[in-house]
Amino acid sequence: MNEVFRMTAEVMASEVKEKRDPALTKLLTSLQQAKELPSTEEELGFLNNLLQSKELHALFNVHNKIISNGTSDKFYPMLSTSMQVMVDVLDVLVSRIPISDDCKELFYLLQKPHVQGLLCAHDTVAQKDYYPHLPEIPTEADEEEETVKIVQLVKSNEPLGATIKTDDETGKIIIARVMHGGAADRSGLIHVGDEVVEVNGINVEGKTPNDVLQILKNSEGTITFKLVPSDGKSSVRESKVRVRAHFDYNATTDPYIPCKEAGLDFQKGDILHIVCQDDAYWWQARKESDRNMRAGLIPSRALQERRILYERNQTSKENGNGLCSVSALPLLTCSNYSLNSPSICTNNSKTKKIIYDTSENDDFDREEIPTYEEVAKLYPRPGIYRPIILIGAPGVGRNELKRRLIATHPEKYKTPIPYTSRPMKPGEINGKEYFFVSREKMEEDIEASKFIEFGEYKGNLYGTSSESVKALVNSGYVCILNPHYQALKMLRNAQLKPYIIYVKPPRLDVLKETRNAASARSTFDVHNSRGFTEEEFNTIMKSSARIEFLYSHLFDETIVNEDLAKALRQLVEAVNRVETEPLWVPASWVQ
Ligand SMILES: Nc1ncnc2c1ncn2[C@@H]1O[C@H](COP(=O)(O)OP(=O)(O)OP(=O)(O)O)[C@@H](O)[C@H]1O
Repeated sequence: MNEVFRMTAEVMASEVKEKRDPALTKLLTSLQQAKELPSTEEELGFLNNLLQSKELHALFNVHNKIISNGTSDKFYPMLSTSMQVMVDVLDVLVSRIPISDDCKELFYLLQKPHVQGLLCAHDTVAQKDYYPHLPEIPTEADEEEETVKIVQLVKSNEPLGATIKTDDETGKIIIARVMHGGAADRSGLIHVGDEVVEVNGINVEGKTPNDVLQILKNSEGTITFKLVPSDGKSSVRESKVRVRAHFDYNATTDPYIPCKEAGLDFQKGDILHIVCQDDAYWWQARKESDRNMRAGLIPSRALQERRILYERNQTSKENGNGLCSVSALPLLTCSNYSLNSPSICTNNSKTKKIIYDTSENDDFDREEIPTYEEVAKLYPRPGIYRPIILIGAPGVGRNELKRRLIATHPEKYKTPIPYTSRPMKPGEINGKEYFFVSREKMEEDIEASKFIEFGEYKGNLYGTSSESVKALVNSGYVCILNPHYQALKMLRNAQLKPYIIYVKPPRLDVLKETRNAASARSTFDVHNSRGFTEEEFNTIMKSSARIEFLYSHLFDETIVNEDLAKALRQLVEAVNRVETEPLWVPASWVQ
């Protein structure tokens, strides 16, 4: 029985020992040493019992818990005057330097600039001294004025995010616009239409916006505005409109922008989030990819259209031309594409080249004024793949890329079977290499716009019908097309939702070098039996420049066909992206 008690006591003792606070253990050890001191047995026994008592242990545990909880999330400064403490310590130390090396070391340590800097920073944070000190807001009311508001902002590197102008009717300075996400907008205190009465105590009556800007430029620290609130102020809700820019914009070189600093530069192809379209001429926008929350000014669609028309008129006047200057466009001298006198190009594949009348269609294209296109994200749809359109100058290598892409997954990538009016040859199967139809039927269908492209070769018609493209898409294939660029407009529709890849030639010298090195066959040669001539290389470059000029706003991506393997890799990546990622398309395709 005694043995059982002894074991239980030992277990309890070990449990207590385990949980014991290290400070208490230390005290108990010191108590052992204190036995040697002249003290009464009774006092030592009392202390020993107290230090071993469960109650004291529990109290210590509670204390420790509170301490650890209190300090785990936040650290509080012990004091906020460590600089003063340091000065006091130095005072004490100075007399002890000769008698203690430690004191000497500490004395020199505390005088080091980085130690003092650290203590100073500590005190600044402890005293929360990092907020700007705003002067008292003047309370005396001006009896002649109606309601005024005093707005104080701290000047920093960030622009204010508001513009001012002289009101046409009253001649007063008013807030013209408040940029979304800018400092003024975030303050919630400055609104469009507010009248600026004073800036930093300076009355702005009779002053021009430029004078006011000068006052702002010259002021340091805080800026105090006295404003008369506008009647119809409201916080404008942010619009959700996204657009793809079809032109480059640089605010610094724009002579019309009301405030250059507020401008947002962008490049053709950038996706812009239009946050405010209230102003007829100047929209507020952010770049979709830019995390900077402040919006900038961009020309509205109406303004940009006017500007382009103006520029076109100027150019045509200079050239002594009519409305639109053809000579402003890079000219295509290739005569390959004319319905009247077709000169057909053949190549390794059996598909015949399609013929277009470039001059006719280009006139139509010039009417378009590319500014912004509203876009939305199209999410991949399982089992339905967007057709891939390879667009580019004849001879640049679209056929080669298409062929190689299809070869990577022939069961997945397909190209539509063309139609022809030529008679079927022995051994041919209708629907394998061609669909064979009568010339009358084909002409009828061409008339009814059922063909995305068509042409004539040796008295027979050839063409690709939009139905065959749709059939491939609906059967779950990735349809790969390399139509003539004039078919783009017809193909780029909400029903097909194609992804358009522009195949661009490399620099002329590289084009020649790569094609000659690969013994490339000229697609301008009827028999496809020789290489490209100098003139044909030049034609590829000129056609490419023209296609870019007319259609680049329709391209989703550009692949430079320099090194074939690299271009194919890029093409495969693009096709995979189209299958798996949400991508921007014209908004009307998604609605
Ligand atoms: N990156 C390249 N390097 C070397 N040769 C190339 C490259 N790309 C294509 N070629 C070769 O150039 C020739 C023309 O290419 P392809 O037939 O694909 O042109 P295309 O753009 O389809 O022209 P067209 O529309 O007139 O048929 C072919 O012999 C092809 O193998």
